[in-house]
Amino acid sequence: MDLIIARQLSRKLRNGTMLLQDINMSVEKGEILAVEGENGAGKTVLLKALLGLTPSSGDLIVDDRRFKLGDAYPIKAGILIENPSLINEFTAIRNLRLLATLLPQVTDDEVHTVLRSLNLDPTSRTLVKNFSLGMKEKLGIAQALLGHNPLIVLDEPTNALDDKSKMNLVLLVRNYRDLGSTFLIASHDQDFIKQVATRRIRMTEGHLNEKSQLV
Ligand SMILES: Nc1ncnc2c1ncn2[C@@H]1O[C@H](COP(=O)(O)OP(=O)(O)OP(=O)(O)O)[C@@H](O)[C@H]1O
Repeated sequence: MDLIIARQLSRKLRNGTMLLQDINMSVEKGEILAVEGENGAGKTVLLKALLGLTPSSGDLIVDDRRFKLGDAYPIKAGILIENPSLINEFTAIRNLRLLATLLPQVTDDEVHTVLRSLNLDPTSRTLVKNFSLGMKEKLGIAQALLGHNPLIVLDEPTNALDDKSKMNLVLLVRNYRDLGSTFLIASHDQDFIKQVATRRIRMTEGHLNEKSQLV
């Protein structure tokens, strides 16, 4: 079963530059799909286009519904793309509780559990502005995981993580997948991808490499 199908998905700038060109791919329910590629290959643009967060042409079908820019996205998604949206003057738990107000199914127990699962202390009074890069990244990942959404999208989630934290993230992603979430992860961290992904596709200069074209 496909959760997302993209056909001839393209993203063209006004000056004619093609950031994405004729992408044909699918994201299957229950998989952990990794998008690999060098810096600037178009991974982030692809994730945004698949989420309807950037204008694109072509067809996008999400959970059997045709999606057009401006529509409400057909499924709930937990998203970490580029820098996490964190409030620097809040603690970790206050940031997550704020997000939880938008997710009625999320209990305060889940907020605590997600923080602990990323080795962040729910009782800490440290403000986010005093967090290390790795701690900020973990909190951004916690935001994306909160609520066990059907789709979880992580863009370069290991940039600031040490090896132990990366291993922990592999286990967490697998665990959330087992509980029903589908993952789309962009990364150039080969070790992480090898350990976490159930399938890998590769981008070069806005194209998916031949063998990655699936539809
Ligand atoms: N809105 C935009 N306007 C102009 N150029 C853009 C825009 N968004 C992305 N680009 C360009 O598109 C290309 C792909 O960018 P993208 O961020 O998708 O790369 P990436 O594969 O995610 O790279 P990285 O591994 O460095 O995160 C880059 O050359 C980038 O400068």
